[in-house]
Amino acid sequence: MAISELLGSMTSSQVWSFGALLLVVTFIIDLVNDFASHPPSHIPSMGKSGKLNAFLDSFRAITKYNQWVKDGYSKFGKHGFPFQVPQPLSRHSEIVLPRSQASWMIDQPDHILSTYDAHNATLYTRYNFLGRRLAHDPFPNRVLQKHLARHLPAIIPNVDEETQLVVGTMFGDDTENWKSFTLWKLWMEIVPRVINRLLVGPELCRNKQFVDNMTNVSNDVVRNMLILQLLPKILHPVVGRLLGIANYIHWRSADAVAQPLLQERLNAMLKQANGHVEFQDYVPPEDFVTWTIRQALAEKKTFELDPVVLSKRLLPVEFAAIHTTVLTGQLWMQDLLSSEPESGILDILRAEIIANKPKSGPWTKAALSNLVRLDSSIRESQRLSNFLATVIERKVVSENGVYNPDLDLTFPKGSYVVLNLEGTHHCEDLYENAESYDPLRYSRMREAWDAKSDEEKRNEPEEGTRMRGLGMVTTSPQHLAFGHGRHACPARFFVSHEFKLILATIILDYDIKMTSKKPERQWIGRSVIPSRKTEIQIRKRKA
Ligand code: HEM
Repeated sequence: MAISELLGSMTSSQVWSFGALLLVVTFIIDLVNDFASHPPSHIPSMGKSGKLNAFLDSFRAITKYNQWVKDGYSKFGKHGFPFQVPQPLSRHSEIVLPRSQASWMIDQPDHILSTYDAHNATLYTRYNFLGRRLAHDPFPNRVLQKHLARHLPAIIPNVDEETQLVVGTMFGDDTENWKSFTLWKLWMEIVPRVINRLLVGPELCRNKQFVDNMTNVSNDVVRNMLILQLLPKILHPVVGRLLGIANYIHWRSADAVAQPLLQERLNAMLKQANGHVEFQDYVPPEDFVTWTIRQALAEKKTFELDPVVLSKRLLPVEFAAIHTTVLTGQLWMQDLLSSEPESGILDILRAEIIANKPKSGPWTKAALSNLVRLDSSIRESQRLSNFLATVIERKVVSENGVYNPDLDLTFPKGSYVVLNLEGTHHCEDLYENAESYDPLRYSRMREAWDAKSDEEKRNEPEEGTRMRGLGMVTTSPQHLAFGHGRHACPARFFVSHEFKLILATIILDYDIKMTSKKPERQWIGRSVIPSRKTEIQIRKRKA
C-alpha cells in the first residue's frame, strides 16, 4: 500500500499517535546508541533531578539554558568545578568547564578535542552548507586564518567606501526631519553588504539578489539548527535534507549571479599560475575568493578549484559573519544609546574620531588603531551584552576519551565541553560593577598607562603586557567574546576595523538617538534572540 493511501486511511488522532510513537522510539534508539558518550554522572547537573525531569529538561533547555549557565557559574564554575547543562533531546548534556581549565582545554590538539567536529554537530554542516564532502575539511577557516589579517591595510579603504555608500543611501541628506529605523534593520542593511565587499568584491556585494539570498541562507541555517536539535538524531538524514532544500534554493539564486565572476577570476588565476603570458601581469583583487584560490593552489587542492565549490564555500563564512556582526552591532548601539545622557559618551567618541581622522584620504589601519575609546566601548558591550551563553565548544574525539588531571576526570569520547561566557563576563571578582555598561572601562586604563613615563613603564613590565591585552581583539580566559586560543575568531581584526568605520561614518555625519527603551536580552538555547523592535532615529547633521 502506498504511504499516501495508508495515511489517507488513518484518522488524524491515529496520525498524531503514530508520530508521537515514532518520536519516542527514535529517541530511545538515539539514547542507546549514544550511551557510552554521556558525561560522567558524578559531575553535578543543572536542571531538576529524576528521570522524568531529565527528559523535560531537554525541552526546558530551550528557554532555561542561559539561566542554568549563570547559576552553575555561581555554584560550581566560580569555585573551580565543572557542571553539566542539559541540552535539547538530540544532544547530550554539555560539560561546562571552570575558567581554571581554559588553558588545558585550548591546548588540547584537534585529534583529542575537536573544534570542527563540534561546529559540524551544532551547525549541521552537511545539510546546511550543502554537502558532506564540503563538511569534511574546514578549508574556508584556514583561508581566513592565513590571509585576512595580513591583507587588512588593503581592505580598509574598501570597507570605508562601502560603509559610506550604504549609510549615505539609507539615511539620506535631510537635516530637518528625523528618520526612524529598527536597530535590527539598520545592521541587517549595512553588515551583509560590507561583509560581502570583503568576501566577493564590489559588483556582487551591491547585487541585491546575491546579498539577499546569501543572507537568506544564513537565516535558513539558524532555523534548521533549532528544528534539528529538537529531533532525534536518527531522523536527521531525512529531515536535514528536506530542510536543506530552502538553503539550496537560496544558494542557487545567489550562485546564478556569482558564477560569471567566480569563473572569470578562477580562469585568470589558473592561467597566471600556469604561466600564460597574457596573464603574467594580472593582479586579482584582494578578497576571500582570491585567497581561496591562492590557498587551494598552495595546498594543491584541485577539488577547491571548481567555481561551484568556490561558491558553496562562501556559505559557512557568510553564516559565521552576518549574524554575529549584526547582533554585536545591535547590542553595542543599544548599550551606547541608552547610556546616561550626562556621560556625554557620543560627544566623547565623536571628538576622538575627529581628532584621529586622516586630514585627507580614507581611514588607515594606523589611524583606526588610535580610536581606543571607541574600541573600549565595543569591547565593553561584548563583555556585558554577550549574545552567546557558552563558547569554545569542543567534542571529545580520542578513542579513550580525555583525562583532565586537575579535575581528575575522564571525559568520554563523543561528549562535549564548553567554557562559560555568561558567568565569566558578569563576574564581580573580575569586573567591578560587572552588570553596568562602562564604555570607557578599558580605555581609561590604557590611557593612564600611556601617560606614564618610559621609566615608570620599564619598572612595570607585567602591567604593560596587561594593558596591551585590553584592546577588543585580545582574547583571554576572562574575555571570550571572540573565543580564545588557536580557533579564536580569525576575523576579529577585520571586525574591529569594520565597527570603527561604521560608527565613524554615522557619528560624524548624523545625529542619532534611541526612541525605545533598552530591551532585556531574551534567550533561545545558548543564543540571544535579536530584538526586532528597538528603534532609533537618525538625522543628517548640519554642515
Ligand atoms: C562581532 C562579530 C563576530 C563574533 C562575535 C565572532 C565570534 C566568534 C567566536 C566566539 C568564534 C570561536 C568559536 C569556537 O572557538 O568554537 C569564532 C570563530 C570563527 N569566526 Fe567569528 N565572529 C565574528 C565575526 C566573524 C566574521 C565577520 C567572520 C568571517 C568573515 C568570522 C569567521 C569565523 C570563522 C571562520 C571561525 C572559525 C575559526 C576556527 O574554527 O578556527 N567571524 N567567531
